[in-house]
Amino acid sequence: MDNIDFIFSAPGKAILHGEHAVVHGKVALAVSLNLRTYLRLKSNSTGKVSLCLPNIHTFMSWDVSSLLPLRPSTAADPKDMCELDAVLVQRLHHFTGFPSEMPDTCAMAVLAFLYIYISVFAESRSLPSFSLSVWSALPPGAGLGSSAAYSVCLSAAMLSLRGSISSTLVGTELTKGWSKEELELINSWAFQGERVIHGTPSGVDNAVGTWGGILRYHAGTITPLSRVPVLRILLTNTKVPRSTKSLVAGVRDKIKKFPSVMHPVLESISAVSVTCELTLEEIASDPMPEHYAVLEELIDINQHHLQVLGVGHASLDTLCRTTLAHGLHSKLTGAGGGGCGITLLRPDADCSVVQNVIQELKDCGYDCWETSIGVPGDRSCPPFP
Ligand SMILES: Nc1ncnc2c1ncn2[C@@H]1O[C@H](COP(=O)(O)OP(=O)(O)O)[C@@H](O)[C@H]1O
Ligand SMILES: C[C@@](O)(CCOP(=O)(O)O)CC(=O)O
Ligand SMILES: [Mg+2]
Repeated sequence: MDNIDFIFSAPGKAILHGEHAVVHGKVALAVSLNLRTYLRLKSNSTGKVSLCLPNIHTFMSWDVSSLLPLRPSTAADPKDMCELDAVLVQRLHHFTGFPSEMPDTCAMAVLAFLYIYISVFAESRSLPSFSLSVWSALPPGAGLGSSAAYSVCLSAAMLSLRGSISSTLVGTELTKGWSKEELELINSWAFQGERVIHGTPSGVDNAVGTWGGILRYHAGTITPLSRVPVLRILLTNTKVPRSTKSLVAGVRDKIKKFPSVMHPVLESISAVSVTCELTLEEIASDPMPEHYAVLEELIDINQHHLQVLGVGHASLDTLCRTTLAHGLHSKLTGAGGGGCGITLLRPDADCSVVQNVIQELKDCGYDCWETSIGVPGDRSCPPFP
């Protein structure tokens, strides 16, 4: 194989509305963040594949010859990937020794990599050897879509190495310039990576990681929103660890237990997403203070719904209470149970109020920073840690 050395990157995301409900076919609105995950792949002829994941302190290496027997006999058609290849997942658990029950951070990341690598090369005569490093500005496991950004990078790298998507540039970021078909292919393999990590993802996170921007996601249909205003938000990481996989499973159990109680809640969350989208369109054409009051009320309504679904947390209650004391409205973002929340700032929000809120949240032990959504992301590459 030619001497290949490339870097890919993919953004994290914030879900404005619709988390969890989107897993059950409802509408979600999500936006990419200017926090990204970066992947560097260098081909070699050592006969080994090495995986370097400094953010989660994971460094592993395998002989390519030991991975060859794990390959499925037929390659999956990425356009028809309704489910994970259960036999391959089983083989990977057996090969790595990671338990099938509640895999940890390292296990999920390694299994997602091996799954995509082995599947994408299922029909080639040999497996390529290379060293692959992934690093990120996103906190892992905090609701900002780090698993999806990781899966998108893996997918793009493996498809590019396989020659299934174009890779005309070397040593630089390739996210611009791919065709719609190539992006769909990247997205579909990233979705498989998300399945390994999440169990039953909706697909919204990998869609944002692949296409970026702000989009509506509804039952697999991705609609980019073209007329949106720039919104100022605070992102707060409560630093309470949680796993998307178990939170999504908990919501599923609750729906199963109380279907007639929970379905209307999911429906209402969907209506919140739709109403928010309409309000954003109105702000983009003729912004009025009343529009921001609507956005704030929708945030409060959705936060209560998410608590009913069982994905609230005392740390998120503290976030909402602290910001509300300053007239600012917050909700969790992503899977909840801790992790991150978003707080809407009106365009004319007083600088000193914002600084005071940030300080109070930091005093709670949280990380907190202001960002803008609806603007093109920063694509610069931070140094490898
Ligand atoms: N930079 C990274 N390096 C390696 N694995 C990562 C990285 N970022 C995320 N992951 C994988 O994604 C998992 C977190 O996914 P998840 O629970 O969905 O949280 P979120 O997507 O909200 O950050 C981690 O446990 C890890 O397996
Ligand atoms: C809860 C959910 O709606 C979003 C999960 O996002 P994150 O992994 O917490 O960043 C799950 C999904 O859409 O697959
Ligand atoms: Mg995730």
